[in-house]
Amino acid sequence: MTQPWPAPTADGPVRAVVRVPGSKSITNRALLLAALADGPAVLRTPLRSRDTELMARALRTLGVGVADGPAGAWSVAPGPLRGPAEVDCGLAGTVMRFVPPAAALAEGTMRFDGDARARERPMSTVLDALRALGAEVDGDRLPFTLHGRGGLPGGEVAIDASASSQFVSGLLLSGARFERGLVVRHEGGALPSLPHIEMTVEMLRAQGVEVDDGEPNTWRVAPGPVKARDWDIEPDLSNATPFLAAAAVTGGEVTVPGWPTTTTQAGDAIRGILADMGCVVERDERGLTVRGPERLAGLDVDLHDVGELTPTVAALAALADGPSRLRGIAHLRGHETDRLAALAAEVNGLGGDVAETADGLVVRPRPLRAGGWRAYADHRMATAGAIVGLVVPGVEVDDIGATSKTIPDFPARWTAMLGAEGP
Ligand SMILES: O=C(O)C1=C[C@@H](OP(=O)(O)O)[C@@H](O)[C@H](O)C1
Ligand SMILES: C=C(OP(=O)(O)O)C(=O)O
Repeated sequence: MTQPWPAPTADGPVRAVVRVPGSKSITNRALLLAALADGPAVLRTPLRSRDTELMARALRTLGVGVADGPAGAWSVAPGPLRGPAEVDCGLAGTVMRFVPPAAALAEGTMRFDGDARARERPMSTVLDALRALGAEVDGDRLPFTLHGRGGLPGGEVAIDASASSQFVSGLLLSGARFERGLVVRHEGGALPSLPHIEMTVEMLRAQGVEVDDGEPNTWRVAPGPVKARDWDIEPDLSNATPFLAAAAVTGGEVTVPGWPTTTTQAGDAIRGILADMGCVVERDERGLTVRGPERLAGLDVDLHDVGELTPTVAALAALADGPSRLRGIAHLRGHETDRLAALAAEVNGLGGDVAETADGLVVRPRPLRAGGWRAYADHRMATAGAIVGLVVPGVEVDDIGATSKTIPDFPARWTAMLGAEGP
């Protein structure tokens, strides 16, 4: 049982420069692509957290060399993938959806499992697709077993990826290594998190893979080698958002160095969201700087493309001056926890007024009081509690350790921000 974490309250406007570690989404794609590539590669400034260590471990169990290099770098030595293997996916969507298509290239029996909640996360779309592409898989969700035959015919498959963009990304990442390549068609409701699919396509192209995404909802990956290359991993922009939110809710100023000028990271959308809420947002050679307003405005926003920002945006909305509506995020019910239910329950538990809708949240700010904030093993629920605790004294997050999924040492980084001298 972990001790509840008393969220520190800011005693004035937060002024700090906060460096954030590498992007989870880029790190886990780079690891997987390095494992499938035609030569060794180095990943510099990768994220080292539970989700990425799980990816590294999964690849090692499949016979890939993933070794520590200087300053947290990873050196990856690919080789033929091989079973048998036991793969622990933890609670990482990127591990449970990206590794099985690669594992289908290996020979042997591979058993996949994960945390209790991971067994509830949507998975059957990927496994059905693999079966349609020629793989033998027992099961429809974690735990499941893949009987690898040392290769996969590949070809064309239609899937409904409205529950997660990771279904598409996972197939695309390995598609060039299937004998006939891969054509994926999405047929179903609107596809969430499109920037994440663009990230997949861009990274594949950067490794010499031919991807045609010219037709809406269709991706064609030509069969061929994945060319080895090194990566410098960008900072994780979604993980930067709680720190930027600290400036927004206290009328302070926070700078995150190294903010890329062009990126496929969904987290970049925080710039527009914070500006709409009344913050001054500037990107220059120092990085991204956010200055909080005296009063934060509510907003009406479609977060379909950037669902992983929802916990931060909901926390901001609960502390704003007027009501907000967050839309387009029904798929968040299948994330680390049902994030719509969790956000409503936790803000309301402090005296707030958050209502769930079919595809989002309506947030009517009310004065909040001290109380417990449950994390539900969800890193972003935990950081949302930290944001609220900055201005509401007496908020206690039950499991701040959940942040280790994607942010190592979050409590220390948060207190360092509060103790830091201004930019
Ligand atoms: O491909 C990725 O790296 C991710 C895709 C998104 O998943 P969904 O499409 O399931 O929301 C995002 O929310 C998740 O944090 C990371
Ligand atoms: C949805 C998320 O994670 P995962 O990669 O486990 O799906 C997230 O980080 O917000």
